[in-house]
Amino acid sequence: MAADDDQAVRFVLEQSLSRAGFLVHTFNNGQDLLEHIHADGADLVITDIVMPGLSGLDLAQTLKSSHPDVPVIVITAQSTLRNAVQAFERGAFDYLAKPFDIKKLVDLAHRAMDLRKKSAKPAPPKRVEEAQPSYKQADAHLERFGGFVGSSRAMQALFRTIGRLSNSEMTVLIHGESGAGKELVARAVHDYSPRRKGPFTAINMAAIPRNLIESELFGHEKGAFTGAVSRRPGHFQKAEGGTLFLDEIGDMPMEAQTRLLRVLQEGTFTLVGSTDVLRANVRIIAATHQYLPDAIAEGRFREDLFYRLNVIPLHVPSLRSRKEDIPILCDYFLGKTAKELNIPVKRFTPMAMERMLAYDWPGNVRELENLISRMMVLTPDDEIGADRLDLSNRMVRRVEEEMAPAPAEESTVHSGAETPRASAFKQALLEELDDYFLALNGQEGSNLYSAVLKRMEEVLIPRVLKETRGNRVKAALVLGINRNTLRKKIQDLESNPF
Ligand SMILES: Nc1ncnc2c1ncn2[C@@H]1O[C@H](COP(=O)(O)OP(=O)(O)OP(=O)(O)O)[C@@H](O)[C@H]1O
Repeated sequence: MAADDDQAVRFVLEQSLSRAGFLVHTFNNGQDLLEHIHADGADLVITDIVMPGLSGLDLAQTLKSSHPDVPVIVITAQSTLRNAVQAFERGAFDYLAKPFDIKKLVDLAHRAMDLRKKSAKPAPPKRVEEAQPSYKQADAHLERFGGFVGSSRAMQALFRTIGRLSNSEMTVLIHGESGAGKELVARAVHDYSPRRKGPFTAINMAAIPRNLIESELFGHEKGAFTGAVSRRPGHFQKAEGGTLFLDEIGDMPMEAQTRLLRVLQEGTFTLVGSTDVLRANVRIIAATHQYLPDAIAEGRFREDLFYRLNVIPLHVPSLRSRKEDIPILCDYFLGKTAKELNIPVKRFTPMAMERMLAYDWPGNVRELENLISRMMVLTPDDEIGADRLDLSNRMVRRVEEEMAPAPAEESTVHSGAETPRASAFKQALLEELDDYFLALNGQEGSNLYSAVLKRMEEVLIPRVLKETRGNRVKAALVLGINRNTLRKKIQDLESNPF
């Protein structure tokens, strides 16, 4: 069953899901769907969020109580972190931002049905009146995160993953450049976790003298070292019952790494200078801008610790790889700064916006936020013009180079050595891999390598065949593979799509 107040969406859902073998009933509101499901039951529900009357989130919440065995897929054009988290908190099987890839939705529908078949005998349906929404408190709490903005595909993928994590306490490793929003992500993961009422404590390894890191983290006993005049608790004690955010984990000294590994393996630690074993009830979220496998190869980072931390890897994309987020971030920071300074909101001229879109933002969102604060204070007019942007010389040069007639997108060299398209591709692949590992839920998988290669071939081979107008001999030459190998691959793809 599917509910959406947009007739075009209902039509697409009906067509594509029927073609995939589903018997589809569509409704233009949630209430009608609910009445039908009580009368006739359903195997799967797909719902929009914003509809007249009952919202899709309320529908998901009600179904969670009355039909816990029916998977619900939430789709929405208003994809915010808040909506993503609420969908998962209210029991959604999955969440997709519109516009979505219809193939992805059909795959999800199949996956939901498979899981439903595999899952244990469902609990008997409760009467709908018993369904008690228990999310009032969460609602109030969620307001705090209105300030995490992003409409790019990459950020939508991140919101979805944070939403999926909202019921878990797994260790998370966040990777991303400085200023990209790693700490914001860590806070969001904590604030939407079962530990949300506990403390969130952050410590940056790069900001503390190396010889003090162990005692800062684990505390110290009186007399443990010169200057330790009394017993002092560390961040592990301060974060008890909550989350400890370890920023710049790649800079953690080896001895501290060994102690941290012990916490992750055994849940225990000792104060520096003491042998008393203490229990730690702390969730770890770590972050780094470094590529840790390099640090491992150089002997600066423990490989076993890396695997313990990297249970859920999250990547925060650089701002230059998601420039479509710049206008929405500008609006957000202009409004925020105006409120803080108690002055009227200003806006950027189209030319200024163009310049900002051409710039590489090596300092990422933090650099944009600082620029906007400066502009709001220093610009006397309502509009901030391109000439006012106090960009560094290096930055201006880059802007001018970028504003020269642009070469084809693929050959544009970005300072991060990665084109936005390559980065988006990587992000999409990483997202799929995250989904894969989340679905495994700690169990061992198999054949991942060949599955990923097949996924790539599924895109690559038809594209090359299109280019060669179906000529397989030419396609084999372009691909640089044997003609028979290509024939076999085409047969495999046709008989067994991914
Ligand atoms: N998507 C976003 N929406 C709104 N504000 C953001 C977003 N991303 C980052 N910011 C803001 O940008 C600033 C930098 O973000 P944050 O401190 O999380 O980055 P970071 O990756 O942890 O940086 P570092 O590695 O230098 O510690 C913060 O003020 C944060 O609130």
